[in-house]
Amino acid sequence: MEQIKKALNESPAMRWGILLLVGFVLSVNYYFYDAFSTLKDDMRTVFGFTGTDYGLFSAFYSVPNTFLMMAVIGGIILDKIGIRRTGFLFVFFMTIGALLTGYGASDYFNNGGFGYEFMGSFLPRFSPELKVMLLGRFFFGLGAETTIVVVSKILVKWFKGKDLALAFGLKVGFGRLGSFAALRLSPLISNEGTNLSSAIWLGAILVSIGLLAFLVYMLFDAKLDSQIQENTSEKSENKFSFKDITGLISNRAYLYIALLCVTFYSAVFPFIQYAPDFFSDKFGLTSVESGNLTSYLPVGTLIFTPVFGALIDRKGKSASAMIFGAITLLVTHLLFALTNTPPIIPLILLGISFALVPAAMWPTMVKLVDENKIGTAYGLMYSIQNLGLFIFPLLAGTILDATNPGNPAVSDYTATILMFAAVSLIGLIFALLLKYEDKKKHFGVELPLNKK
Ligand SMILES: NCCCC[C@H](N)C(=O)NCC(=O)O
Repeated sequence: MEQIKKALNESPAMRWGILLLVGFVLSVNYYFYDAFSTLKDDMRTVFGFTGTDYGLFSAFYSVPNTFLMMAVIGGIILDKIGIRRTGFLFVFFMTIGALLTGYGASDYFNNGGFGYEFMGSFLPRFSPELKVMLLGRFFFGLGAETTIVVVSKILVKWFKGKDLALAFGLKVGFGRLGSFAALRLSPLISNEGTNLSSAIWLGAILVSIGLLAFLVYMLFDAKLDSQIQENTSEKSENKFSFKDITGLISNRAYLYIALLCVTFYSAVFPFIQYAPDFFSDKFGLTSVESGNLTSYLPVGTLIFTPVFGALIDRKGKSASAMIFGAITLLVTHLLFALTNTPPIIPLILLGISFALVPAAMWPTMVKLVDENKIGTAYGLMYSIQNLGLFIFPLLAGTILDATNPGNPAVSDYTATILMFAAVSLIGLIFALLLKYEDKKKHFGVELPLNKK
């Protein structure tokens, strides 16, 4: 009798080991994304960046994913040519982008190094360092978003039916760990701007190590593929068709979850990009103190996203969790904008929301689309989300400059935070619509994810 070999993903130790490996790739991704928020003031003093320049730098992450639809193209490529080749390509882009950003911020470049003269020869409104850093942020964003899509597909491949929401929660936790480390380390290393470029280079080096970690993952992925093919003897044909995209968009539940995703994250990630500066301006904290305060947010979600994920695996109620999380986000921004409540209280509320919504939202996708289209589904969702991650940091910077003329050291953030509250309210409406649609069409969004 032919014996069926146990595939690698049948071993719990192997699955959690893989999560650790790809989780590291995510940590460095988030580290570099968040490494700049505590450096906003240092970039103002060292490079003369205005609020709008900073907003533009932050927003450039999303340009390739929104205007070139790179996250959706990355997702399609992923479903077509597979995890290894797509993952390598996009982690590589992410690394190039991080290194380029570091180069733009380096003393060598700013003292007239290679390319300085050329970068100063056009668009004089933008300084040469800002232009190189924007280019770096562009490539970083191009690689980083599809890398997250690739990691999501890796988790579906290894964990489907076996604690998938917990795995997604831990995946988010790894991202938050990177954000936490960035918020703590960046201002310490920068030391009020005296070592600004070292703070940025540390991030670039970490991203490069992430590329090495992905190369190691590729070995395990190849092994699992060979085992799956041995055991099933069937090869999956996976041709892309535009119907995949139209099919997704015409699914109202998918559309609502994508719109909740864009509004929810637009009221969170761009806010975090400004949070340390907001805390120091409103509550008179130093950059290290405000970075430390902001870092409680990722550390809280690091613990609670997997806990909520495990609950959703067993008990379900994903749509209700998203509604509750959206309400909490709205209350958070109203408290920040309109009251002088000690910032730790709204920050705890934000942490609950930021743990609950991602824990429920990402694994819910397996209820709405087939596994062989999951890369396209996540990629499209990320491209839609990136439109928000492009618009809202820019809008925040513009509102901030408009309500605080003269680029002052201390700014009034009330109007900027109220804008985030308005976006949260729209997110809440989409969460309610999702629950309504699920009730009508019986996708099972409220049911547990674990197989009995
Ligand atoms: N790298 C920071 C931005 C990540 C955006 C990403 N598309 C996303 O939504 N991640 C999910 C999360 O909850 O972090």
